[in-house]
Amino acid sequence: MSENLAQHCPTPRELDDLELLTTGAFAPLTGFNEPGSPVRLNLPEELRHQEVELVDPEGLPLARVHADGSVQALTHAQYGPFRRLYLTPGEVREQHHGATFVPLSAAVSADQLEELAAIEGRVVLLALVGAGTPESLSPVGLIRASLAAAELLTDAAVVAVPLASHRDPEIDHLLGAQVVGNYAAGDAVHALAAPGDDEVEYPTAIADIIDFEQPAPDERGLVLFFTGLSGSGKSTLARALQDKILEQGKRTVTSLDGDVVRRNLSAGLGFSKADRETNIRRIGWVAAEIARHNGLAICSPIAPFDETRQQVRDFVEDAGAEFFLVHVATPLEECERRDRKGLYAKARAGEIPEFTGISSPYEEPSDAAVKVDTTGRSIEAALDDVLAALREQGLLDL
Ligand SMILES: Nc1ncnc2c1ncn2[C@@H]1O[C@H](COP(=O)(O)OS(=O)(=O)O)[C@@H](OP(=O)(O)O)[C@H]1O
Ligand SMILES: Nc1ncnc2c1ncn2[C@@H]1O[C@H](COP(=O)(O)OP(=O)(O)O)[C@@H](O)[C@H]1O
Repeated sequence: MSENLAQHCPTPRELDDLELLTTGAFAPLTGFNEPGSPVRLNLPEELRHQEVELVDPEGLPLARVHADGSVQALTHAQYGPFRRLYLTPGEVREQHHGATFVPLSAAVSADQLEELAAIEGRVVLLALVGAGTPESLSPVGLIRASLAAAELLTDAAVVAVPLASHRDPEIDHLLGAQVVGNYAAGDAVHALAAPGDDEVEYPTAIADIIDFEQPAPDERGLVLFFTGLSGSGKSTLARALQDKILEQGKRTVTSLDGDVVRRNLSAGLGFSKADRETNIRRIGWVAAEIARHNGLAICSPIAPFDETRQQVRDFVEDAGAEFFLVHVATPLEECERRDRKGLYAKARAGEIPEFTGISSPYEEPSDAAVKVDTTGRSIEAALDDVLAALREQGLLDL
């Protein structure tokens, strides 16, 4: 870092946009936050009015961004898988001048492969792999499916293009056309015919990749997240659920219990709002990585803040997995009556500051898949509510 500029790591979507800005793929757009442009950089308030160095998730400085949003590249992007396939429009012109350019946001079907085979000369498959763009496949899955399609053609190459979705179909279409046009630079662009309503057939090699990417619902990555007050029954229910899953023997389980995590992964953190948020984000990050590999994680921290729970949901869903939130809604009076660890008495006596429910807030979730009040109920009865919801959603049949 030079001149002690403040550093900031943008979101995956912003990093994708940065790459397209600095390679000229967004031309004539060259900077963030131009009037009316959807290509935006959301800096923290304290960094908004100064020059900032943008770094990738490994801390590599990529660019400087000025207060007006203009961007000065420092180096090319190097983060993430299949980097060798990410060519700039300039590199594409050097290597593939005269080819026909075909944008892909989904796997190539058997019909589409025939369409591609009928194109004369070289075909460049532009795999649009930016955040939120690939349809029904992960970015890696789309690249693999595109490589498999290229293998089945006589003269085809794959170029990965980090075109992110801006969550508006019209805007995405316009930006996509702009980017693809910049890659083709006057050469032919061919848009594949959309598959019809009938069941789509895929070449075997591509079908295998789709199957690998899309396990059956009960084999997909899953994060079961229990939230509630201390003593509400999170750990008890999480343990009972874990036993059920292990008894059935179809899946392994990673348990991320609040107290247990605080003894290792989050050792040293306290109970301020900032520390609790860090704790929950750590749990969410680990759980999402487990789920990315189709694993199952059960988390049972208090997780009192809605915004942090939403972040965990985003981590998990961005990893292509399912997030299932259980609100263990046992009221404070009952938790305090149980006072298993004697903590409520201490909190009331002022010996524990910032105690959830007493002197620190608990924000009730409005997005729970199931809400369970354990008051006056057996553990089995409470667990049954969770099992029924899991079964209904086709996630687990225990
Ligand atoms: N100030 C304060 N507030 C709440 N809880 C406290 C506090 N100090 C210690 N404990 C004990 O720590 C457990 C909660 O840790 P978590 O990691 O689940 O909390 S949080 O999600 O980060 O808010 C919680 O365990 P559970 O009873 O299993 O929920 C308590 O035993
Ligand atoms: N239906 C129920 N479900 C879960 N826990 C219950 C239930 N009924 C009573 N309990 C008791 O409530 C306490 C909950 O403690 P725990 O599971 O450690 O809560 P938390 O992890 O939310 O702090 C345990 O002593 C448990 O035996």
